[in-house]
Amino acid sequence: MTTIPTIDFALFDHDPTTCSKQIKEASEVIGFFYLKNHGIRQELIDEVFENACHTLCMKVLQLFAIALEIPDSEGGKSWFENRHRYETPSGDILRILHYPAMKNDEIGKDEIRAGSHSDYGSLTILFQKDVGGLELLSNTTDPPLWTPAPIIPNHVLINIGDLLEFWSKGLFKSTIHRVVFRTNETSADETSFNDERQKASDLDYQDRYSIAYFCHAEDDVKIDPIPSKIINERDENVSRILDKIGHKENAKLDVHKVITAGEYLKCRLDASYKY
Ligand SMILES: O=C(O)CCC(=O)C(=O)O
Ligand SMILES: [Fe+2]
Repeated sequence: MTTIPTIDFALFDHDPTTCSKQIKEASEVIGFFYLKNHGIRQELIDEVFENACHTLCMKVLQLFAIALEIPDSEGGKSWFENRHRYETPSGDILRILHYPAMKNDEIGKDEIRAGSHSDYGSLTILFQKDVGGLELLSNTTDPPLWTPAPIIPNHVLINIGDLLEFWSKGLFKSTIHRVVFRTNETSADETSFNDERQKASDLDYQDRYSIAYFCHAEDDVKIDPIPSKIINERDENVSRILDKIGHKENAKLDVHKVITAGEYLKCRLDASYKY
């Protein structure tokens, strides 16, 4: 039986020539290798597996359940949490994003880093590093205005996704957002992307890194009404929301049928990627 080689990465500092030979050989023979003494702290790895992002989302969802006054007989503050269990299959995904640096003269006038969209799931947690550029289309003004969401040290940004907007009959807003080119001037009081772009006219745009955790309901959860008087009393026409999530292009998203979170996500992904 083939054994997968283990390479002592401490050699990287002490004897890089031997280390490079070992890595070359492993890569030529089997293409897999273990590294020991790799320098990534075990506590950090443990934290990733504990999934602090999911835990934070569950706390936020608890607060939503409290705010919506879901009766204890229906699950009370655990109502959403019970539908977003970590061990159960769902569309949850952790994505690390890198937007490469660009020279000013390589960028077209209206070019942006990530096109406008809303997120599909229940909640998104976003971590941004050093270089800003996220903007959301504020629905508190008429007409809606692109509003920067600058990096604030020691803060994470949370946004509502389309599923939660739909589920809450439009009470919670899944706001359209995009990522534009901007410099790393990310103070909280910046207001205008155009001013920013003007100021940056002779600067290049640096790499932007962000990490997004998309929290979705479990695949088998039925998106039936939330047991909340506050939601049930709303007379919001859900067809506005269904329009937004493109159900017209996707006949499978039937307004009158209770679908599961998994079916909903599949429809969205099919509509986006057309595979
Ligand atoms: O990189 C960002 O800041 C935003 C990414 C985003 O909105 C997304 O991936 O859905
Ligand atoms: Fe997004």
